[in-house]
Amino acid sequence: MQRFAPMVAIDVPTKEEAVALFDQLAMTTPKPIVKLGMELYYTAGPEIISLARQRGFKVFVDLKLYDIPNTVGRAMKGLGKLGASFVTVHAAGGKEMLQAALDGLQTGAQAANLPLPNLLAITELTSINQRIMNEEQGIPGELVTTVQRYAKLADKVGLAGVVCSAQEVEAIRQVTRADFYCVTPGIRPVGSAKGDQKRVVTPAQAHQLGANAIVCGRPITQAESVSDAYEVIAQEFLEG
Ligand SMILES: O=C(O)c1cc(=O)[nH]c(=O)n1[C@@H]1O[C@H](COP(=O)(O)O)[C@@H](O)[C@H]1O
Repeated sequence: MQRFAPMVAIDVPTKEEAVALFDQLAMTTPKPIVKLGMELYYTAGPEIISLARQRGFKVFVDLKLYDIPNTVGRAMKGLGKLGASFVTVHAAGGKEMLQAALDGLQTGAQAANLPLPNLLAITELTSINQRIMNEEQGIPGELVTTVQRYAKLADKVGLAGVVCSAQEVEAIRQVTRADFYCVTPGIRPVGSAKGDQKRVVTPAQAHQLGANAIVCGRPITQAESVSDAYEVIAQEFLEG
């Protein structure tokens, strides 16, 4: 099974703060994948992706697209030209939207002569628990069943994988192809604050549960030593 280096969520509001984190992570092993999300992208713009790539990082562009198929497809065409390694879309948008996302991404990547980024579908966010899904989203049944259904849909359309909690990886493996990626945020080393995350696991648990990759932000970016915190988490995940 393929395991990627941890994906570090660079959730900061400015280019300068992002570049400072790139510098602190530049010499760590294995080299992390940097995840650039909406907080940073909406202020720093696509230039931040070039800055990360110039420093040798693989980039996860996490904008979680969710709109009508035409809009998502056209937006994905633009994202396909940026040289990202991973891109996200919400599975809740349905089959037609996921297909438009994949087609748009492919068209953009081809036009820029770049490889197709791995398109990942968001299932249920790791900030959602059983109660919130049932009572606030109004989705009946078990949370794991919803995650499984979204994963099956993403697999059917041909996406590279899903974003889920490591708690659901085993269930997802039962309904998807063997090389389907499960990328898992909600990572909290023993003793670190959960914050808004609900479905959390430790890096070692994510390894044991079979996650292909972990996404981790605050436990790394708010640590006294960003590089040390990253390396401890990377070792725990990759070695189990
Ligand atoms: O798509 C994501 O990366 C994502 C999906 C999800 O279900 N939960 C989740 O936390 N994330 C992202 O993962 C990161 C988690 O950050 P921390 O909670 O600081 O470790 C954030 O950048 C979130 O946007």
